Amino acid sequence: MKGKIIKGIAGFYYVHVPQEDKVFECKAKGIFRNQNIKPLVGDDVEIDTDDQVEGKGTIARILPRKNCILRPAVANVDQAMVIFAAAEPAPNLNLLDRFLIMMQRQNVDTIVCFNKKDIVSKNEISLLMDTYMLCGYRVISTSVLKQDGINAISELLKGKTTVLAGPSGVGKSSLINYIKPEAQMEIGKVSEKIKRGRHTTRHSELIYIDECTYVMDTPGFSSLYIHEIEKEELKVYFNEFKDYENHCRFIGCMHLNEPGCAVKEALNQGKISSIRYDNYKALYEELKAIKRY
Ligand SMILES: Nc1nc2c(ncn2[C@@H]2O[C@H](COP(=O)(O)OP(=O)(O)OP(=O)(O)O)[C@@H](O)[C@H]2O)c(=O)[nH]1
Ligand SMILES: [Zn+2]
Repeated sequence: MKGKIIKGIAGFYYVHVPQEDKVFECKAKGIFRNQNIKPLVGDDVEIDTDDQVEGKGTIARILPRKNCILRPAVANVDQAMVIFAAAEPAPNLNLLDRFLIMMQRQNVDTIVCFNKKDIVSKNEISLLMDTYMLCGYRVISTSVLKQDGINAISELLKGKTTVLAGPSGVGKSSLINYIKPEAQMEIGKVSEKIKRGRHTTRHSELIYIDECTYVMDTPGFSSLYIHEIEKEELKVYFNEFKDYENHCRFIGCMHLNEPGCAVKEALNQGKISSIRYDNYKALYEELKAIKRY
C-alpha cells in the first residue's frame, strides 16, 4: 500500500493511506539504517501491513523525494505559509523576516498571512500587507474568527503540501480546525497555553486535508536563529534590494554607510520599506557580532 508519513515519534512512523483514509503505525526496515536513510515526515512510502495486528505495518520503500528540508524536517514540501497576527500579539516583523530568510535559504516559497484583521484598522492591515507585497511575497489577510479570507487560504493550499508556521497565539490552530474540523486542535488564550507549556511539547505533524493536500502543523516559535548565514550573504534575502543594488557606486556594497548607495537612496525616497531596511541592519549587526571559529 502507498501512503505518506505524517508523524514520527520514538522510532515509529505514522503512515496515512489515502485509499482507506487510515493511519498505520509502522517501523522502518533495517535496510534504511544500513543505507543511512532516515524516513522523514512527508515521505511517500510503500508499506507492508501486518496481517496479525490491525493498524500496524512496516515501511518497505521510500519513494524518491522531490525535496527535503531541515527546518522543519520534512520531505516533499511545496510551499510554506507563515501566519502572524496583525495584533494580539503584535507582529514581530524581525521574526517574520528571519522566517522568510530561513525558508528562502531552503528554496521554499513562502506565503505571508496576517490574521486577526478584525481587530485592527484598514490602514494598519494595508501597511503590513504592502510592506511584504513590495518585496515580492504573496500576502493575504484573514480573520479566522469572522471567517473572512479563509477561502483564499484553502485555494492556496489546494493540491500542495504546505508547512504552516507562526508564533504562538496567532490563530494557527483555529485555522486548522476551520479547514479540517476533525483535527480538533486545542485553542486557547495565549497566556493560558504558555503557562501550561503545551506549545513546547507539540510535534510537527502533517494533517491530511484531501487526496493531494497536506498541511504541516509546526509548534509555535518565539525566536529563530539564522547564524549559519554570513553577514555578506544577508542582502541576498532582501528581494526588494535587487532593483537598486546594481546602481550602488561600489561593487559589494553592503548598503550600510557606503557613499553612493542606491539602496539607501531608494529607502530615502520611500521605495524600500524602512521596517525591512531596519531589520536588515539589525540582522547584519547580529551576524557581525557572532564569533566565528
Ligand atoms: N480577534 C481574533 N481572534 C482570533 C482570530 N483567530 C484566532 N483568534 C484567537 O486567538 C487565540 C489564539 O488562537 P490559537 O488558534 O489557539 O493560536 P495558535 O496560533 O494555534 O497558538 P499556539 O497553539 O500557541 O501555536 C484564541 O483565543 C483564538 O480564539 C481572529 O481572526 N481574530
Ligand atoms: Zn548599496
